[in-house]
This record gives sequence, structure tokens and C-alpha cells, in this order.
Amino acid sequence: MRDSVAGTTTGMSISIQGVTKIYGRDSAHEFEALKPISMDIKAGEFVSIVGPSGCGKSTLMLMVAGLLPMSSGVIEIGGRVVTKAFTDVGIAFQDHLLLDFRTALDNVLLQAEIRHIDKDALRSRAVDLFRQLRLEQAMGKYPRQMSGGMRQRVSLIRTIVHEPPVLMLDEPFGALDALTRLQVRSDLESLWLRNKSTVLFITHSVEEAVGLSDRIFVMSPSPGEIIEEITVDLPRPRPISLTGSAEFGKYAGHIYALFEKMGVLHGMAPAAAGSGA
Ligand SMILES: Nc1ncnc2c1ncn2[C@@H]1O[C@H](COP(=O)(O)OP(=O)(O)OP(=O)(O)O)[C@@H](O)[C@H]1O
Repeated sequence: MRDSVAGTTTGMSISIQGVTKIYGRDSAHEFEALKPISMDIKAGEFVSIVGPSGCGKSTLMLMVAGLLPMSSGVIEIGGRVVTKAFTDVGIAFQDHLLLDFRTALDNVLLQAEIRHIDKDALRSRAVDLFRQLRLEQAMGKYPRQMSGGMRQRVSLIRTIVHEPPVLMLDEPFGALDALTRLQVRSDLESLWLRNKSTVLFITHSVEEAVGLSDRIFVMSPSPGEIIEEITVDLPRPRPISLTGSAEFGKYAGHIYALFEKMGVLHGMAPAAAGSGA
């Protein structure tokens, strides 16, 4: 299939053409958040968007999900123009948003109630996913009885349990400690490899982008625009230990260099760098 990545996929292609966002248009507080953005994401592709805070990453994702009107441009998912909220999607944000009064399993099964999916079929998929992430012991627990990392991993299961063709993940690991973040990154890759949905992943973390993506779009500071598209040609699965390899480091180093060039990261002045004081 021309517009899908190699292998079996349940995903849909996403086409973003000349999409811009101006908040408060024609008001005294008009603010240009996004310059024209264009990208074609293949069905089953894992794509990350990295960029500095405030460059418009969440704005772009909300427009792709049909949750925020764009100022100009066209977005298509699976060849259909997005004109309203796109429901065939799993969305996850930094906040896990689990319901306090439901157990982990019941939080996941919420998808059956909202989407009118057969509950037994969903339950068996959910239990399978809890097992895959070695979280069986959390199924009967309430969110207050779980660690932050467990809650976020349960939230990830809820995001994907109904096997949506498109996943949109906005900094889903942002609130986690460094070690748990690594675990959830690895979980996400193994879950994605099961059915290869199309993933739009927003992150500040260069290592997460390189560790997970087929392609990375690097954005400029606000108003955001795409300054580089990088194809990550690393084998899968990508164990966390790969992060220390020279190959991985080349990709990460290149993105950090772009951030330095844009003034997002400031290096040490040559004199100070050499002083050793
Ligand atoms: N409803 C709004 N009205 C006006 N400006 C907004 C609105 N929502 C976002 N913005 C502004 O648009 C810009 C882009 O915001 P957005 O949240 O998309 O950035 P981001 O790249 O996701 O940031 P972060 O990485 O910090 O989450 C920011 O300057 C933000 O203040």
C-alpha cells in the first residue's frame, strides 16, 4: 500500500496541509500560534513532534483531533476531511484523568460504555493488556491506591484498549519520574507494535522522540513552524539500553544542535567552557 508503512497496520493516514492557527483573530489580542504546517503521516507510522514550550504542539494536535478550529488549511484522516471532533482516536494527555471511584479495570472498561462496544470482548483485551504490562495486580485497585506511574500506565491501557486507528498523545509521560518514564516509553512501543496504529506523539524529550519514532518533526519557537523532518532509521524494538549507543546519540545530538541553533538551548561561552573553574 503506497501510503502505509511496511507490515500490518490498523492505522489511518493523516494529511495536514497549510494549517495555521491565529488565536483571537480580529480581536485586540490576536496571536499567531502556528505558521503554515504541512505533513503527511502514513498509516501505521509513529510520528513525534518536538519543540520548545509554547511553539504550538498542543494546538496542532487539538486541530488534528477536530477539537479546535483551524484558521486556514485542511486536515484529512483516512482520506476524510476533519470538520468536527474525530472520535475514532485514543487521546492521552499529561494528566492521567482516571476516575477516583472506579478501579483500574473499570476505568479501562469505561471505553465500552462510552463507545457502546461489547464489554466482554473489551474486558478480555483489557486483561490481556494489563498482563502484557505486568500490571495484573493493579486491576482491582482504585487510583488513590496506585503510584503515579501505575496510574499513567493504566491510562495508556484505557487509551488503546479499543484499538483506535489513531493515537494522539500529548506529553503523556510528563508528570512521571525518570525511571518510570523509561518503563512507560518501552510499554508504549510494545503496545504499538501489536497493531501499528498511527501515532502522533508530542514530547519535549528528544530521547523519547528518537526512541519511539519513525519520523520526527522539529518545530521552531513560537509562532511554530516545522524546521526539520528526521527519519529515524533504528531497528525495532528499541530497548532503553539503545539510548546509550552511538547511532542513537547521532540523532539526539542532531536535534539538540538544532535547538542550540534556534537559541532554544544556550551553550556555554567558549571562555567559561574551557576554564574548568
Ligand atoms: N486559547 C488560547 N488563546 C490564546 N492563546 C493561546 C490559547 N491556547 C494557547 N495559546 C497560546 O498559543 C501558543 C501555543 O500554545 P500550545 O499550548 O499549543 O503550545 P505547546 O507547544 O503545546 O506548549 P507546551 O509545550 O508548553 O505545552 C502559546 O503561546 C499559548 O500561550
